[in-house]
Formats: sequence, structure tokens, C-alpha cells
Amino acid sequence: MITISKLTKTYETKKGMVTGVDNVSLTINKGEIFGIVGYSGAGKSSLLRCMNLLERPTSGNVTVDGLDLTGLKGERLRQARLKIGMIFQHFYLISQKTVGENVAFALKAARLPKGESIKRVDELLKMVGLSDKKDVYPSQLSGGQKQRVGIARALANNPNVLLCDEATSALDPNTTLSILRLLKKINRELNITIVLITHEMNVVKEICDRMAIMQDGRVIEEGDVYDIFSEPKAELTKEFISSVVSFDVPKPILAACTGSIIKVQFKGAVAGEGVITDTVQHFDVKGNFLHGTIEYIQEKPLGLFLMEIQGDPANINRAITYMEGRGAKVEVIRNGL
Ligand SMILES: Nc1ncnc2c1ncn2[C@@H]1O[C@H](COP(=O)(O)OP(=O)(O)OP(=O)(O)O)[C@@H](O)[C@H]1O
Repeated sequence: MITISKLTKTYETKKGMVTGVDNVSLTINKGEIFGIVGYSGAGKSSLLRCMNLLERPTSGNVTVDGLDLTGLKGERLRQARLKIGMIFQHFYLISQKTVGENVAFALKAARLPKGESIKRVDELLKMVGLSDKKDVYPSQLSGGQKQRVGIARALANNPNVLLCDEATSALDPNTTLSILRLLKKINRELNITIVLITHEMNVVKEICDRMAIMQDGRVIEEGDVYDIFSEPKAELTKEFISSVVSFDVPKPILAACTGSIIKVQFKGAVAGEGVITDTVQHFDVKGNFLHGTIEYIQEKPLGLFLMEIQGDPANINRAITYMEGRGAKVEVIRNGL
């Protein structure tokens, strides 16, 4: 478990003091994948770098598995850091060393006998699917393959925690997906706690269990990813979600609708379309789908529909109450014209 308590990080610049992280407290459970989302400058990297003391917090504490890192220095801090792997957006591989040598380099700190080190490099490269690239140089690899080397290197010393700093931001969507799947495999098979920072909500949707949203150095919302997608509270959170689930209906189509426009959301196993069909059959209203999607978050469906509903206002109200009674969340976007 990682406990971040009242952590603040300020930087002194020529223009004065800049606050990177502003009094953040967070608990990240053992074995989970935790996503930290925010726009550029929100303080994500500062917070992540404070989590392994790559940067020393100005105040506050970071405790990993009961050990207060902020209280450690020198050799004890170095030993504790070996148990926290890190991967980066731009990989930072050593270009003059082969893939195998890059991974072996990370093992040096653990001072393994040579035979064991060779065996461990082979194991790690197998884990990330790069056994055939051991003697190749980084310049001969694709971005996704470079990140796989980065992951193998980060896992070299059997860490309990893996910190990912925008690990997929330099990759195309397909490669991103393959790296995210690899991270999930590592998390599930090796029980490594993963903390990732990203500005892409899709990344969080794909693999995270819980998440936090940062703005101006602060955490403005946190919780289970499915709960946040289905019940976002902060405006910024809603904005991030709309980058994944958006209801952009062309203006001429909306202008041609004379009925009420409603947004209907179904959580979990509720069969959304069935409820809507029943509603239209039972009440004297007409429904017209304008947009619809079923998103799968943590393998649980979240159904979202935008529809025009026509009929007598009293019947529309009854229809909405009926849908709500069957588990839907209904929001009237616009009343009938
Ligand atoms: N070394 C530094 N010196 C001075 N200011 C810094 C330093 N590092 C970060 N900051 C400032 O702290 C704030 C948070 O930056 P940070 O890089 O943590 O945000 P971020 O959310 O990770 O953004 P990005 O995704 O662009 O890296 C910004 O105002 C930034 O300018």
C-alpha cells in the first residue's frame, strides 16, 4: 500500500515560487492499478516523482508498505527505491547497449552473480515478449518494443510498485493497447501495484481500478473508475469523460427535433435498450435514438443513450419515472419545443 499524506511540492524559479503539488493525500491499495489524470501542468509528474523520492517533497510523507520513504536517506533510500520500478514516456534506454545489456544494467545495483543475472535477463525479456531482441540495439526497435525494454528494466529488481510516467503517450493507439495489456498482465500475474499518470482517459478506462483527477496541484476527485465514469462530480472530470464518451449530434439534427431530449444511462447488467422499448410500449410516448453507446469499464457495461422523446409532457414525466424505477439515470437535456 502507498500512502501519500499532505504532500506539497514547490519549486523556486526566477519568477518566484511555483506549486507543483498542493497538499495531496491519497491511498493506493496493494495490487491495484491506480491512474492519475490531469491536463499538462496539473502536477501529475511532480506527484509521481515524489512517490519514489526522485524529487523530495517540500512537506508531507510518502509511505510504501509501511516504510516512510521521506524519512530515508543514502543507502537505505537506494535500497527502498530498488523496489519501486519506473517507466517513462521517452523510454530513456542506453543507445550504445543492446536490449539485453540495458536490462542487465538495471540488475547491477542488486549485485547478482553473473550466471543469475543472465538467467534473469532472459526471464524478463520473455515476460515482455522480446526474447528474440536480446542482442539488438534500441535504435533498431519500434516505440512499443522500446517501452517493453523499459518495462523489463523496471521489473529487474522484483519491485512491488511500478510507476508509469505517461508510458504510452508517445505510442500509436494499437501499440498503446498492447503495452496497457502487458501492464495489466504484470499487475495480475506478479501482483505489482501500478501507478500511472496520463492525460488520456482511454488509458484509465482500459486498465485502471481506481483513479484520481488533478487540477492545479490538487486532487479534485478520486474513486473507483466505474463509479467515476458513471457518476462524475467535478466539471473537469466530466470534461475528461466526454473525451471518451461523447454525444456529438450534428446541430441540424438536434434543431429538427421537436420533442424533449434526454440522456439515459444504464449501469452494470441492466439491459438498457429493453427498458427503453418497454417504456415506449407502456406509455403514450415516441422515442427516437440520436446517439448510443455501451462502454465497458473494468469489464462492466455502462450504457449511454441520447434520445428524443415525444408526447404529452405528463406522459413523458411518467415514462422518465418508470425508466428511473428500472435503474436508469435520466437527465433532461432540453424540454420539448
Ligand atoms: N523542476 C521544476 N521547476 C519549476 N517548476 C516546475 C518544475 N517541475 C514542475 N514544475 C511546475 O509545477 C507544475 C506542475 O508540473 P508537472 O510537470 O508536475 O505537471 P504535469 O501534470 O505532469 O504536466 P505535464 O503532463 O505537462 O508534465 C507546473 O506549473 C510546472 O511548471
